[in-house]
Amino acid sequence: MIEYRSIRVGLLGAGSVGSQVARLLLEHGDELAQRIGARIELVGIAVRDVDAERDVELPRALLTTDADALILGSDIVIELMGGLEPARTLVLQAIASGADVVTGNKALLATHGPELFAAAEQVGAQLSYEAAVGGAIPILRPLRESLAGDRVERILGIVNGTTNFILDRMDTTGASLEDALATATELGYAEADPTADIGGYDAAQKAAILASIAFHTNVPVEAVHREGITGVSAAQVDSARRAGFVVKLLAICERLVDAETGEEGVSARVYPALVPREHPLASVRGANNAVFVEASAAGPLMFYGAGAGGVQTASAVLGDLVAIARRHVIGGPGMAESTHAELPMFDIGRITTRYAITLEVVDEPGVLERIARVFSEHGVSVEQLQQTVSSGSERATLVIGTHEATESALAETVTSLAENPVVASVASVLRVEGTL
Ligand SMILES: NC(=O)C1=CN([C@@H]2O[C@H](COP(=O)(O)OP(=O)(O)OC[C@H]3O[C@@H](n4cnc5c(N)ncnc54)[C@H](O)[C@@H]3O)[C@@H](O)[C@H]2O)C=CC1
Ligand SMILES: N[C@@H](CC=O)C(=O)O
Ligand code: NA
Repeated sequence: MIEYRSIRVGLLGAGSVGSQVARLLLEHGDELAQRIGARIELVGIAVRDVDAERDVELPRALLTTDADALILGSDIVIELMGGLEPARTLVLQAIASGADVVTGNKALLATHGPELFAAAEQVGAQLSYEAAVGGAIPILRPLRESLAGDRVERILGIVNGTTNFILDRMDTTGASLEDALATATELGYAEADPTADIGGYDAAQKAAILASIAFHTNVPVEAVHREGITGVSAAQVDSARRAGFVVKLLAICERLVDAETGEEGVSARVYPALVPREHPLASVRGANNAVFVEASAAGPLMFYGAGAGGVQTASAVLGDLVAIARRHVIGGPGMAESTHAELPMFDIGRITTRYAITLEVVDEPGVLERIARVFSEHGVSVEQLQQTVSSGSERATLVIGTHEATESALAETVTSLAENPVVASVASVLRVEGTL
């Protein structure tokens, strides 16, 4: 029997993910020791209440409410409490005390990333966060390491499990957003405050992290255009299905070149969009995530798997932990973040995409021509137009699909349509992504 040295690990938080990390560490300690060449010793788990009931039974002797003392006695700290504070202070405390850190906290990284990375770099500590994007899916390490010699052009993906679960339920069972969210929360997919999921904040934080790594640029979360799914109605999901589309919350990160100035920049955005049923993203069901990466030499790559869930996400946390522990065995500093490119952020108005617009209009001669004129006045070209008139109604429904247009031209078109006397209402405006 080999006598391994011990690496002391302190865990902050024992919720959906933290409790599974603790369980796996305790159950698979011997095997991990052989893989690492050192024993992971879980020295404590910081919780709010040591007597609270938990789904996973954890040794009472490991539970503590003294996170500060736990950090001081740890070589590696795993932060799985979530939220900005006290997570930020505790992570900085861990780095200052000489520990490496693993976290799954995308809110923390997208908000305070530069401060935390600078603190880690200063002392040669490692700050790893594979769990923060795509849950169990290995996506950050492939971007940072496997594609380090390539040039990433575009990332298109579903990066929030909760909203994908909700939209899938709305599409397949006709469930309401509220009911589907309640189930997602029960299953441990949603954030402590699920507004982060349905409002698109969580996906925007992940987009900021993905774009920062992919484009070697610090992308602040405030620079990510964000729209959530709270405005997505059952009627939109239903008419998308009938037209051969599915509504998905997408995160898109792109390297762009301004056609006029030649300036290179980055766009990062999150919004619900129509995706054709035959596109691979349309078949991403439940809380799964999928991320397409287009790199100039590698071409298109796809990463798919469980985007949320306690035990699944624990896998990514343990992967980071093992990698750091191995470095403890061989020695050397942590790997710093690469932000050398510092590309400027492009505003959403400069982006081009396609749109599907649903209008309620008065049913009288000449209406189609007047509507078509509004589009052409703003330089937006109509690809298809479908009209439905219910018998006995004085209104008609128009569904208009556009060719590629800039966001700013489309926004002006929608404003003009809403002001046009023949338009009773602009019922829906959705972008169309993933058309082949
Ligand atoms: N649940 C999931 O599927 C995924 C979660 N994440 C991230 O992992 C982190 C943890 O997520 P979950 O486990 O789902 O959250 P959770 O809400 O289930 O667990 C957080 C735990 O930390 C505890 N906690 C909060 N503040 C504390 C404090 N000051 N002292 C001690 N304990 C404290 C809470 O009582 C709770 O038990 C979050 O940053 C989340 O965004 C990342 C990927 C997937
Ligand atoms: N709430 C998040 C959890 C994983 O990051 C999600 O639903 O994706
Ligand atoms: Na991941």
